[in-house]
Amino acid sequence: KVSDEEVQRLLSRGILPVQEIHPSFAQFSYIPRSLSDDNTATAVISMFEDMGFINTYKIDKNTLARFCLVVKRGYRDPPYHNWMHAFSVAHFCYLLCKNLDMGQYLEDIEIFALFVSCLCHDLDHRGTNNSFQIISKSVLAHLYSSDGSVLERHHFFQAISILNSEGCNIFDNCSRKSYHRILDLMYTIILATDLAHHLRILDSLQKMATEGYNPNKPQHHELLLCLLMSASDLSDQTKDWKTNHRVAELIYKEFFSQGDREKAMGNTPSDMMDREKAYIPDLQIGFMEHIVLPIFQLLKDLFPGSAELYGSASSNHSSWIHISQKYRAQGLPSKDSLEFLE
Ligand SMILES: Cc1nc2ccc(C(=O)NCC(C)C)cc2n2c(-c3cc(OC(C)(C)C)ccc3Cl)nnc12
Ligand SMILES: [Mg+2]
Ligand SMILES: [Zn+2]
Repeated sequence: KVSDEEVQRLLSRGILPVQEIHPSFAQFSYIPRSLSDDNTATAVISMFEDMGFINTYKIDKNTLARFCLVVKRGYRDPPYHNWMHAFSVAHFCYLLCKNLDMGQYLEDIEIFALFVSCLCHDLDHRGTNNSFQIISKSVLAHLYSSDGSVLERHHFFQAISILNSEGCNIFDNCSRKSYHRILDLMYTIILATDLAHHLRILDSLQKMATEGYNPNKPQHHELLLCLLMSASDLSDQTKDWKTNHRVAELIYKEFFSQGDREKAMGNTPSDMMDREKAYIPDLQIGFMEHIVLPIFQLLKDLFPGSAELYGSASSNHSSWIHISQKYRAQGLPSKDSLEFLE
């Protein structure tokens, strides 16, 4: 899949300091999606180096380069759930580690597992969600539907199969104990990217934020890792309006394609997946109010230094409200205005 030449080419320039990738690469305002695709593998290696993981876990450079290229190739090319999404999620995890004193909350091995999980968390995504796997009776549903979180289980097992392939196991020089700890953490973290899981732990997250984080509680470590993973998965929401708006277009392009396929199968898609029924501004307002803002509020409660992230998400929320009103004021086609009366 990935040739030795590609691996050598990736390593030929040596490991670039992050500032050479972009002067503000380590700032929350930096947009990872602005990096060109052929510089992303280099940037991943620079992040591994900058976080000290190459030294701490004795990662062989050739193995790391091959792992990064194989993971990158492990993503398909749907509008949203592609490599650029995974790269931007991993970059946000890097920002959290660089800008918030994560070491006071988590062990280094947990942060390492979180970063690797971000890179792998949507591996081989098909651009359709869990319920589509079930109704379409996909191979993945056949494999995993009895346990739920069908896609997230698949993403995890894809990561394992990459680690088990020739010259890709970046954990090769870890002790057996660390190796098992990292894989357990990756399982927990990747399964946490199922929105249903996030909604199940929301009360526990609120409780932890209210009573205050206790680094002596293993449960608090696990809850925090899930929160940081979800926040990273939603990091586009904390960037500038242009990014936020463009990402919404990508997500709904993916959702509407699924809706089209559901209609073709004789099923009725949810409104959010139905290009005839969806009113994107209101869907985004609802998603931000119910999912995004609470997550970045929790992050702000636990890490006061992350307040600007809530601020950005909140201003994007306001922009969607402004857009929604503007379109309404211009008079929507009849069906939407009826919706307006609801
Ligand atoms: C811009 C944006 N709009 C979205 C609109 C709707 C939904 C959706 O699934 N609604 C289903 C109903 C039942 C609530 C997700 C959206 N979404 C996500 C996302 C978040 C996820 O879950 C975590 C990461 C745990 C929060 C998991 C998967 C995805 Cl695609 N990422 N960006 C977006
Ligand atoms: Mg996912
Ligand atoms: Zn994702």
